[in-house]
Amino acid sequence: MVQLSRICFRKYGNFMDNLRLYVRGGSGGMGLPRLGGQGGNGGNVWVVASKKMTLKSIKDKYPLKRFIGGVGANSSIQALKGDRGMDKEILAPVGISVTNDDGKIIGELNIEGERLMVAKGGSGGSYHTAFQPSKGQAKHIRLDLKLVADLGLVGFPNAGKSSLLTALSNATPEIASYAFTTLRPEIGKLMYKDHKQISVADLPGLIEGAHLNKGMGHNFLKHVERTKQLMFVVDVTGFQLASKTPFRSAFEAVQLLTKELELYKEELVSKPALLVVNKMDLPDAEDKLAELKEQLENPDEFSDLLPDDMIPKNYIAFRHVVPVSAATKFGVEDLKNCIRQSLDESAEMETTDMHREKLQALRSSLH
Ligand SMILES: Nc1nc2c(ncn2[C@@H]2O[C@H](COP(=O)(O)OP(=O)(O)OP(=O)(O)O)[C@@H](O)[C@H]2O)c(=O)[nH]1
Repeated sequence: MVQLSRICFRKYGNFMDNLRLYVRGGSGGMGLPRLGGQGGNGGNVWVVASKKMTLKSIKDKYPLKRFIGGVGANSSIQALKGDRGMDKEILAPVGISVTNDDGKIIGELNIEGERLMVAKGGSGGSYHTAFQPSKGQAKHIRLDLKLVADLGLVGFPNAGKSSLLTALSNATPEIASYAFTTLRPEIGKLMYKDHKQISVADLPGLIEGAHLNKGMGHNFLKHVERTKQLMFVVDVTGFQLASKTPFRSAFEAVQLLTKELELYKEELVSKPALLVVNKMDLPDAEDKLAELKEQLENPDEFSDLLPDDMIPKNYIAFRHVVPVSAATKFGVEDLKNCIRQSLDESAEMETTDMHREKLQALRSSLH
């Protein structure tokens, strides 16, 4: 009888899938009543899509999260029409939606270089406004990564991701015993008794060198960016991609997957993650699981199993390590509960953070 065991770690990853910003268009410049001059308009604030950016990189670069357009120049005797204020550009990741604080959608950015105006600058003062300028629009906006699913399955080919998704959900993905079966994300829905639904994406199988765009490479990694949490799936007996490539144990598979994510975008590794150890119905699975757990508890001691350039900078502290068999459904219910727990935990943390942020903003507006 297989003993159901689970290691639980708490991990507060710093991956962000949404970010709230304050934006304000620049004020217009004063007109010049004596000569009928017109002040310059204030600069607009734009969000501009850039592949290089992540939401976290915006927060790191601009901790105050305030973006204000330039002020329009006053009209003067030398320049009756004042210069426009400078526009302010916020570089943001591709694949986001932008909403007002009340949830109304301002727009989406889906391709590199696409731009969206989020706050218009004020008008310069002119004859029609008694030469008084107006202020720019001011608001809070929210940037949200457009997610493909709550959870993304990450694993090497044949680990059993498609089988697992079928066992967990109502999806009927294509399953075959050869590598690279999964060509596009297949989304499964996990249903809970209280009607909560969690979506899981089966992403194209990763191979070593994916960060160099080998196999389904970037196609795969691009989807990983669009899930809230990760679910690593490994074959408890290890795997060998091809006769020419080395055999990899489950521990090595975990670290190689981690390294591939890290090499593509380091931030991905900070997403909350679960580890599913599949194929527990195979002979010697129990011993192999025990060995894997020992290795995961002291990964540094076992890093010499990996080629130097494939040792991750940081080992992932999985929230749950769950042994299952997608074939017999052993452990699948337990996994479903772990998934729910992990997502609920993150949602709670997000709500707390949001309240804290709003309270801070309120306090600073009172001072
Ligand atoms: N013994 C055993 N075999 C399994 C289990 N889960 C999956 N398999 C087998 O492993 C092979 C690969 O399963 P898939 O579900 O297609 O694996 P995948 O990870 O989605 O593979 P790719 O689509 O190539 O990325 C199939 O032959 C499955 O029948 C399991 O729990 N036990």
